[in-house]
Amino acid sequence: MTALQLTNVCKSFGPVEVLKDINLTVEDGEFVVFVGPSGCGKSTLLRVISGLEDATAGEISIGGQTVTTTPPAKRGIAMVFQSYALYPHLTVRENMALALKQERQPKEEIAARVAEASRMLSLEDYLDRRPSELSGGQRQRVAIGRAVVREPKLFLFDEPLSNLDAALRMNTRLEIARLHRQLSASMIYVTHDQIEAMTLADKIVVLRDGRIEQVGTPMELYNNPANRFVAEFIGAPAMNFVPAQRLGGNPGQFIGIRPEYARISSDGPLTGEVIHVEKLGGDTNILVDMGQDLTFTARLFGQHDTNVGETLQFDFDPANCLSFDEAGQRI
Ligand SMILES: Nc1ncnc2c1ncn2[C@@H]1O[C@H](COP(=O)(O)OP(=O)(O)OP(=O)(O)O)[C@@H](O)[C@H]1O
Repeated sequence: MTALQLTNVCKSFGPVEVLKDINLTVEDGEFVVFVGPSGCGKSTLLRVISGLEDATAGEISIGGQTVTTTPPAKRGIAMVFQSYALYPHLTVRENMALALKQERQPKEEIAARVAEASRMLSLEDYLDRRPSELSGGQRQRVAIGRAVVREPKLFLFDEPLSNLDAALRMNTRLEIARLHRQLSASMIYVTHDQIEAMTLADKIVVLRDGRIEQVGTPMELYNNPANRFVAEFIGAPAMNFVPAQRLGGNPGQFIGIRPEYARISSDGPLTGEVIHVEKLGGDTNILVDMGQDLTFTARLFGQHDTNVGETLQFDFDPANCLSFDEAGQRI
């Protein structure tokens, strides 16, 4: 069964079209991540799926049932927000149990589900605390627990980790991945974070200006982007786009070279002056001004004693490069 089917979904706010003809299938158990630049419609799409916003046109079905006009509480979804949205006056246990109480589930069933979710999320020691007595990471685990106890057909996550610091983000990311494996649940996840998208997703949906640009596994998008927009958006540091003419190719076309495929070479075809060096310990990013508005980024493995102002030459393996036409489409 498909977990979610969107057919020709559109959403406008007044005269402004924010989602334009969205068609998407999420299979049962799939982890799907929405990415795209700020304002492209990721959160709006999630809110339309949840029912917090009505679609202006099109059809939404969840678990095989049409829910286009069904209120959020009856869609079989559970949503986790960036802001946690916990009730401050309730304990962790009460926060997690609330939705089940409102559904009038039997007490034993509620206790069992809260116990199971708190075990999965290592929250057993905090059940009697209030949210103000928890760290940000613990609060977000409670928010996730509150979704888990409802046993939804579909989990929706709206940038759930963006309020956490780097170490907690990583821990909580691993926990979400583990939860997904344990529950085999269908999940949709909105993020700005490349690493979250690449590591969590079975399938990434790249949105741009209210439309889907490309859908694929992380490696499909990385290795085989349909166009320059996706090639530039997926991967950090971003792909370099070198005018093909500089490399003996056709005017107007571009050669896409990922920073990690560049190599320092004394007879390489690309040359320029180092304008910035980022020493990351395991890797070194070198930014090179190659003239005519081209700043080229090379990502070299290990540590390099390169200095700003040095002139460097770079080579690359043509087999690892992509070509794009003037309109940005792959050739
Ligand atoms: N309630 C609303 N009324 C009018 N316009 C809205 C409303 N909600 C969102 N928008 C507009 O819709 C567009 C998409 O917003 P949305 O929040 O979905 O983008 P996003 O991709 O999630 O952005 P971000 O990554 O910055 O969170 C934006 O231009 C936004 O200004």
